Amino acid sequence: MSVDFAIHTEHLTKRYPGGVVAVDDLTLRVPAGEVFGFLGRNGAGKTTMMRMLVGLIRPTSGSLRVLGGSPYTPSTLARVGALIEGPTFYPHLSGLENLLLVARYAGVATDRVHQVLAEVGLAARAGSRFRSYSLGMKQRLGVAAALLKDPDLLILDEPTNGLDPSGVADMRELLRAIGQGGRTVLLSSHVLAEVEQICDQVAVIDAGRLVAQGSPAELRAALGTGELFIVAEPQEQAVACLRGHPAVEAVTPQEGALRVTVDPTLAGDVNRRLVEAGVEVRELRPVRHSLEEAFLELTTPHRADHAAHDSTLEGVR
Ligand SMILES: Nc1ncnc2c1ncn2[C@@H]1O[C@H](COP(=O)(O)OP(=O)(O)OP(=O)(O)O)[C@@H](O)[C@H]1O
Repeated sequence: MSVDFAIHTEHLTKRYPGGVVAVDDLTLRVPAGEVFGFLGRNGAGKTTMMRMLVGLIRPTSGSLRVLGGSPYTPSTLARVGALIEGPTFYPHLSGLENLLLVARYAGVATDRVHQVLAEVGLAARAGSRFRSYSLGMKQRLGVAAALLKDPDLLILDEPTNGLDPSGVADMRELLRAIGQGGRTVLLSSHVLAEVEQICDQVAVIDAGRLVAQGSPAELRAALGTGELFIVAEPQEQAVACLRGHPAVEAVTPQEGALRVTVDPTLAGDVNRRLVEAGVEVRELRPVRHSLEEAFLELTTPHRADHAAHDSTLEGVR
């Protein structure tokens, strides 16, 4: 079955028996074939969302479609691979033996076990005991298990969590390779730099709610600070010209440059006026938040302070 969205939820809500609303009215569309990042702080609701997507728990309300079907039917689940809350393997068995057990349970042929071990870069260490593996190797074995069924959708909860920088780099390469072709990969993380490098699109969630969705570049662009960074000579003349611009709210000299509070879409107009005033403009660009700063602002506990940023993001939802 061909579907435009590998995952499509409408007003999905999960309230745990204790009263915690872990996922709150979440409408999310994950395009088929993309590597999609699910970003949020600890407790944001990522794991709860993923557990619903693989049919482990049921929502309190709302609807969800996974690969065009229900995640509670075996035919859908057969096409979904998942690694949620860490892999569980027998420590005294080798990676190969562990995977053979999983494959037998899942009705997957032995050939495929060797294929996925090669795919995740563990072929050479397949005979070593699981307990001798580094954390990165353990995680990659978990990914291998999730790949056994050659799933159309792969769901990975924090696949880089706890890894050292080289483990993170290896996992990033692996995730990129896995995401090639038609397969959809949904991965969660609270580390922005990784999501930014791997994912086509990112959804930011906070307290169970979707606060932004878009490509990493769109999220960054939408979070422009409303400032321009300008290097111009002579500076006093530039300051006088800028202060005379009706849309400029403030001009702050800073280490040989100027930070100018103005709608960044007016950059062209600001540049023209400076040049017309006889000022030499050496550099003029919008000041951007890094995605890290953007993420922290979006998910700060003091939501009310950030209503302005929420509305800025309307365009990329
Ligand atoms: N079984 C449960 N019963 C009650 N509350 C739960 C249960 N599981 C999770 N929660 C609560 O739901 C909220 C969301 O948790 P969840 O694990 O989905 O978030 P997360 O974004 O995956 O965070 P983490 O990265 O820490 O796993 C938290 O407040 C958590 O305490």
